[in-house]
Amino acid sequence: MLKVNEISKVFNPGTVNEKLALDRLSLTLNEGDFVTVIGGNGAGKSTLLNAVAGTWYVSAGSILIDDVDVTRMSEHKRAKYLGRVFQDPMMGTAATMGIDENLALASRRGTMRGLGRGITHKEREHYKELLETLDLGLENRITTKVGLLSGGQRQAVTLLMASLKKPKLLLLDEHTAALDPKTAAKVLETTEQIVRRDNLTTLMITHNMRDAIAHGNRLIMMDNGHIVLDISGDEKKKLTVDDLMEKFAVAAGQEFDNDQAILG
Ligand SMILES: Nc1ncnc2c1ncn2[C@@H]1O[C@H](COP(=O)(O)OP(=O)(O)OP(=O)(O)O)[C@@H](O)[C@H]1O
Repeated sequence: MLKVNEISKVFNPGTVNEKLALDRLSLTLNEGDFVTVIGGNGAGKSTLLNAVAGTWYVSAGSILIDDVDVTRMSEHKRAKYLGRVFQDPMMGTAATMGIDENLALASRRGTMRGLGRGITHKEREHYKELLETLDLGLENRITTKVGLLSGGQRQAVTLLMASLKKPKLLLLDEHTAALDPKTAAKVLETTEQIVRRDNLTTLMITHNMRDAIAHGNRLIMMDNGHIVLDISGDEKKKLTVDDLMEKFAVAAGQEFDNDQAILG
């Protein structure tokens, strides 16, 4: 599904600020893999997601999505394969538009059809059904402007939008980090539900080790532009935070230094 072959990313090459953020990193995801990504500050987690999304081109290596080489494909063109949710609840939705209009825009992505001719009754019914699965009561408020929703409600709507067209790959970049713990847990539950329902291949960055362990079928841990741990199957199911720190120390040759991730 996703094949990342020996990609490197150098920021500010040839300057004093030169930074090798990804160092010949390879990663293959199978269809339906739900991978949690964890690592210290500056490990390269967001850079990996940005490389896959095409925010800029990688300095070396190649990226294939479903056997299509997207290495030199623009971010705009690549978007048709991807669903994305960022940390900031303000980013994924249009605040001045209704929930229904936001969902309609997402469902018309990649087509010539705009909102000009309105939203059909059938579409509205479909959106209501989708919103019902969130269990937030939003199905009764579908014309409410998204700007009036809470951060958690907005992230839940963004998740629906990102998954509406069943993307080849869902990229979640700490999408619950800005939410209070209770709301974060609810949005994670919704994530799990959507990913499972549509068998979406997913990369989810989290700063929280417990969440990284509790969700998905596979966990990767990054350090210094490398993947230092890749744990799946029964080994992942049995994993504890202590195991993870111990394995990280062995693999990276240093203690994991991020209290927020350990205690969160
Ligand atoms: N656009 C950029 N320009 C210059 N340097 C960058 C850029 N983006 C990332 N970096 C650098 O690349 C390294 C990896 O950053 P990245 O954001 O991928 O880390 P991360 O693992 O997501 O960390 P965090 O948990 O702190 O978000 C860092 O040293 C960062 O400063």
